[in-house]
Amino acid sequence: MFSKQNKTILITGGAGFIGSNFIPYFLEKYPSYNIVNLDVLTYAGDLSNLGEIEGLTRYKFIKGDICNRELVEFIFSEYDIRGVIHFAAESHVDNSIKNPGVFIETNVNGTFTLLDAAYKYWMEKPFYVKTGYQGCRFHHISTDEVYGTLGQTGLFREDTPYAPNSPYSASKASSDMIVRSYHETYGMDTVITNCSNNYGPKQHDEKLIPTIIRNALNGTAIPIYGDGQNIRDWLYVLDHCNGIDLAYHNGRSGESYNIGGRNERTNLQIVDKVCSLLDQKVPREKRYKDLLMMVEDRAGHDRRYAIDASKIEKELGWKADENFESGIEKTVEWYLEKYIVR
Ligand SMILES: Cc1cn([C@H]2C[C@H](O)[C@@H](COP(=O)(O)OP(=O)(O)O[C@H]3O[C@H](CO)[C@@H](O)[C@H](O)[C@H]3O)O2)c(=O)[nH]c1=O
Repeated sequence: MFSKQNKTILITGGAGFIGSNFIPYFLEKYPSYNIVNLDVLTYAGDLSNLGEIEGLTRYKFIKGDICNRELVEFIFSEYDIRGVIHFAAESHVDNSIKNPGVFIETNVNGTFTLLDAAYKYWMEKPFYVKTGYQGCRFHHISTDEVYGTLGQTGLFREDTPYAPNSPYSASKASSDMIVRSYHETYGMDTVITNCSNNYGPKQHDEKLIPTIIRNALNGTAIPIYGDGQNIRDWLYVLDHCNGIDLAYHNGRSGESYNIGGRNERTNLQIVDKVCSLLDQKVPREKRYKDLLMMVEDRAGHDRRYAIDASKIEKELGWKADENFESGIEKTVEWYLEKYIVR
């Protein structure tokens, strides 16, 4: 059992890409926190990404669904949860086009279940009656995709109107709004962060960068949707973790903060960069880039994402530390280890 001296925080979706980078970072930085990781282990969850913290007395993994109200309520009372950082979500846009229902279930209903259980649990505590939430915060991890798409210019700011285009982004926009409503209606202590495209170790194979590396090493076609000129704003995952940490601890209640790398690349530039690193590290007769294959575009494909992160920079002192050259090199190294050595 956890030490009662410590504050216990519930992290959902901790076996996913961002969560499994965040938990080890957070446990190391805050020795006075216990962490419960609630994750249902869908195809995208991988406990081997948390091998480094397995067995730690301040860490407990629970396999379960955020939509399961009974389980969620049990976890709140059993562990006396005093904060939530909510990562759990269906996250892949292509899947949401084929099968939107599970996105609504997990991202909308799941977030509601968790939020409502947190609200009821904290509201009934004696400390709440006396002094309010006392640091019992609900932090929702969200995405810049809620803002829709940009043309060649402009940046997403926190006051950019929501205009989600895919079932995935619509489900995240909905869950952001539900979180917002619990702050406005019940005064709950909430914060939302909306991030741009993360890259780094532990990302699921389905995403663009792992797909490029895996297919290149297998000698199979690297599929690029449409004309390959779609732009994403790439953010190193540990810079994102640091932004979450700052927003969780110091962000103003009820606010949302955008976190982005100011690192815009077209998808074709990403293919170029990753393939040239592979040419150096694992040379073969032909250039890896020759495997590039332009394929049918994604339905409703957003053209450009780019974030104005000045709010979190000015208010909370955040900045992206990793530069893309070193970040992408570390990422490629990690996947070489995964795809070749393992
Ligand atoms: C998998 C794949 C992707 N693409 C394109 C589609 C996008 O323009 C770009 C990046 O695709 P993805 O890696 O799927 O990521 P994207 O759709 O931008 O969404 C990511 O970034 C979002 C933040 O912006 C997160 O909220 C999402 O959960 C995350 O999946 O590459 C290809 O051209 N070929 C591919 O095989």
